Amino acid sequence: MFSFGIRNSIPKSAIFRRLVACPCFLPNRTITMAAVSRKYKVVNTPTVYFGTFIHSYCDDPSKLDVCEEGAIGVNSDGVIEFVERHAKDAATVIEKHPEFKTAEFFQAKPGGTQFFFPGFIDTHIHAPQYPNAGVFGSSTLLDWLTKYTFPREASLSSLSVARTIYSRCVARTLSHGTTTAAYYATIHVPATNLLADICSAAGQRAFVGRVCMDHKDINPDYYRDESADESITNTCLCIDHIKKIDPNYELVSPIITPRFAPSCTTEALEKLGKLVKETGLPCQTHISENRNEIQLVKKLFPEYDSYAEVYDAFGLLTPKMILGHAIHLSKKEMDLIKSRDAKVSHCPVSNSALTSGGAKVRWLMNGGVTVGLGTDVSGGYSPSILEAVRATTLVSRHVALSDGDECKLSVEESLYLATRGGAKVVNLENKIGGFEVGMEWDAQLIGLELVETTGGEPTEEEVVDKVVFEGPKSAGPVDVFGWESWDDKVAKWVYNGDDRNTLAVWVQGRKVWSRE
Ligand SMILES: O=c1[nH]c(=O)c2nc[nH]c2[nH]1
Ligand SMILES: [Zn+2]
Repeated sequence: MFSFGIRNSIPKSAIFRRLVACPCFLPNRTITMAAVSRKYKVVNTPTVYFGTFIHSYCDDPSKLDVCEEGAIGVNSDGVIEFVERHAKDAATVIEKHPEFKTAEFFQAKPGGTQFFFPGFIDTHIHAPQYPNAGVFGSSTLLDWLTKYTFPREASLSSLSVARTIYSRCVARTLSHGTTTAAYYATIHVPATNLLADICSAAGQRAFVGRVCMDHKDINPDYYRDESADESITNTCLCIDHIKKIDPNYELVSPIITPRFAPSCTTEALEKLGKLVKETGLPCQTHISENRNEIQLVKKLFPEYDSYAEVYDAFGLLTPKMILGHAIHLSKKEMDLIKSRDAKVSHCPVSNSALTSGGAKVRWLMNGGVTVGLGTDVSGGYSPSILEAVRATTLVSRHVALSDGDECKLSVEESLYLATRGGAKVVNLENKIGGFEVGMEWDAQLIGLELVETTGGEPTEEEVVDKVVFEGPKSAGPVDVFGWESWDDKVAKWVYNGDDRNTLAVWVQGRKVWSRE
């Protein structure tokens, strides 16, 4: 059994915190946001984490690296300073790393049902659409935009509406273990700046994009940029704001955001391409999500052979471009995307909900394209990347029904996309997505069995009738019986788990969410 023998061996100066599975499960789950305002740099108490650590190998998506009885030391900058794979004894660990003598200790509950996992990276999410999550009826992309999405986004012209929506969205995604999110905001400068402020205060790593959409024939009169110049000027105002609150973009970064090709004039696309070049900032947009959308692009941009070529023509296909969806790409488009090292955000929940199609993720990966996962709230009905992981495996099986068994993605591969893959998509693979020395502590503590209840002694009646009902063993959504390997337990988490299993979340070493 798992034991560090910690009690007798911890140096007296160390502060020891032990996390016991939290009993606050349904229905009174509360969301608390760290109420600390950020001042460019957070200084954390150095901490040593003890327990089981599971992450994807950086170069092999097919397997998980499981480290039982490990210890990870995180310094005051939130950077991992050491990883000990066999840490039976805390005193020995501290002896080896004396700079952690005064560190806090944090031990996952022994017993094989808790583990640390890298924080999830949501590479495509529309924060202003969060109130609509689950509300899409039978619509498809273009009518969904008109009926549900543009009216909701327009409502964020009110800063108080924006405050409610963005606070809830950030708190909710954190509670699902999302430590990094690439957010689309709206056209509104004050509300977009507020989203950046909220991410900064809550401690969520974020890319915040003010949405550009100036095409008069495509966007509604009540919700669009007046001109290409307005798209650029207002984008720059948001960049300036984020530069003020986080000058080195250590936690929150601007991201240039043309909504999608049809929503922008050629003048806006040209100017946005120039802005990408001048600033070196990341960029995000949608591509090839829906067949009618692709027809619209053909009609609006007849001089280009494909959707991908439209973006390329304006200098937008760069290594810092995140392309949402990429469902119906031709081989030529995929090769172009690969040659520009642009990235793809796979959004399986949204692609299913809006009947957009099944993206051929194996084909993209085999073609050398970097892929991460996105919730695409609210085309996607769930703010959970765990749900996106689950949907990735299921959608890949639907693709396999027509294209062959090799299209199936495993639990391990899908978790890779949610962490290491996402990190590559946002060009932070040296900082986040795994547990290695030099990377930042963006992590979540997962607990599978929550409050254990035995069901108590059988009543006399039960004994007489020989019907003994043992009450639920776990208060959470996952039951562990004891025979499972770590791979089995992780698979159970992916297929049965939810945010009740997310016990604590850290970004850059700072605890930003807890069910305690
Ligand atoms: O899934 C999507 N969500 C959107 O908000 C959007 N806008 C353009 N294309 C889009 N696709
Ligand atoms: Zn989207």
